[in-house]
Amino acid sequence: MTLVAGVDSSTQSCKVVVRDAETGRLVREGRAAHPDGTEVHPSHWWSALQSALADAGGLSDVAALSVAGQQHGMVCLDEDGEVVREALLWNDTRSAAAAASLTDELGADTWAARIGLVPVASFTITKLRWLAQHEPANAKRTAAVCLPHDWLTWRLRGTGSLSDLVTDRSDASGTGYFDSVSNEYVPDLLSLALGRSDVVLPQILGPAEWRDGPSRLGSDAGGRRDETVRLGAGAGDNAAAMLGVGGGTDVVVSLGTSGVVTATSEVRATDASGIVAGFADATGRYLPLACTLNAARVLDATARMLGVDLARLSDLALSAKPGAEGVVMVPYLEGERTPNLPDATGALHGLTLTNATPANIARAAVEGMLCGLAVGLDALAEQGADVTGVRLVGGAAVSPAVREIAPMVFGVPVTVPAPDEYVANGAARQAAWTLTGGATPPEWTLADSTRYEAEAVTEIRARYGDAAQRYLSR
Ligand SMILES: Nc1ncnc2c1ncn2[C@@H]1O[C@H](COP(=O)(O)OP(=O)(O)O)[C@@H](O)[C@H]1O
Ligand SMILES: O=C(CO)[C@@H](O)[C@H](O)COP(=O)(O)O
Repeated sequence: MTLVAGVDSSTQSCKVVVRDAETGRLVREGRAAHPDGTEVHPSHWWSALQSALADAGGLSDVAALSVAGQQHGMVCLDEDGEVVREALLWNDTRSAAAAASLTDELGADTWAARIGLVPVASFTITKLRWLAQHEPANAKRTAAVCLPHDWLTWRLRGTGSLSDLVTDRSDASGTGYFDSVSNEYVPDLLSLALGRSDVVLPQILGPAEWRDGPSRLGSDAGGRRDETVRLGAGAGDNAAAMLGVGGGTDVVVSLGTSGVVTATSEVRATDASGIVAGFADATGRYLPLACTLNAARVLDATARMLGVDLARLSDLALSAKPGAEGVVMVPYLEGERTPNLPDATGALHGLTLTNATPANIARAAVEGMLCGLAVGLDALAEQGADVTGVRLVGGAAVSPAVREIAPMVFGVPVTVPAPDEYVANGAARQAAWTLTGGATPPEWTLADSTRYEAEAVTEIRARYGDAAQRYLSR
């Protein structure tokens, strides 16, 4: 049996799966936590990867590996390959003013037409503008810029040479200085942000391309003792999730740290409102995507606030009536990106002496988080996606309350594949693809799904829209 590994270096943790390359059957897995915060030294991701790999039984019998990771994080390296400063993550909003000025300088229409994105604080390009303005010495020292998954792949390669940095089209498409139609970087946009474009950027590899990775020296599992592990191009976590869940024509909603609504498309989205980002996928197509900053951790925070665990939070939410008797949570606890309100905070609306109960607050948290995503579903539909059903993945998709309330808020049936590490699975499937080559990834058997159906409760979204509008009108 040939084994492949997939890594998900996400915001909160690093997960590794080792699977049978031919069938996709899970053989081993491991995980390790990442530190909190929106500014993280990449060395923490490296240590977590080492722990997660060890937890998953190591790589000595693994033929190929791909790394998927949280998108957009700015990793700056100097000419010796040293990290210049802590990486600014996708959910770090300090570059909001830089995003606004970059948007004004070219106009939202031009950004959307040229690269399919309108700058928001999440995107790497805005972080580079922030660096140039606020830390000019660090900007000057920067000789290469890459993303979290690129950096981990490069560390696994172990050459230390900046020219060995590689990435893939899906993650490059979230930088703000890559055109996923021509598949080329756009130096003038990089220069607009950083003041120069003479930095090394990772080479874009095709979906099944690979480079030599770490040595399998010491392996006693067959093969030559000097063989290396093949390293695939990797991918942004959302593109990898689509590959892992076998998205097909469904819209996928992921409830991790971020809330993501996405679909596969043959054309790049060009949404000048900025709600839908025109990313690329991990197979050569496109991945229109709407992303909120507030998903699973809204439930974490509400559970803390109510002094209960996540299982009890779910029970409480399901014990309340749809609409939570008028209690509405606008869940902008980390600021928000969709809509673009980086300085917003969360709010509870509609409290009265009778409805102020833990059950209604728990329900309002679940409904509010899902309503934030429903806005993304509408926007994806406007971009041409066929929203007739949703596939739900990510950490919070295991919550019974989330599963049962989602169809009431989204207004379409919701299918939940068996809980699994779909980002890491997608990375593993890409790794298997490096072994088979060809135009499409190997077909893997997908896990069974459970389907949830319910009448849409339109008043939930109506009340939420009214409460959220209070921010927009400020
Ligand atoms: N039973 C549950 N109910 C609700 N949320 C859950 C549950 N189990 C895990 N989560 C949440 O899922 C989140 C992690 O999901 P994950 O998709 O791994 O995130 P990320 O990829 O952003 O690191 C955590 O915030 C965690 O609290
Ligand atoms: O910024 C985005 C997508 O544009 C996020 O989806 C990040 O890619 C982080 O993902 P998670 O850690 O929440 O899975």
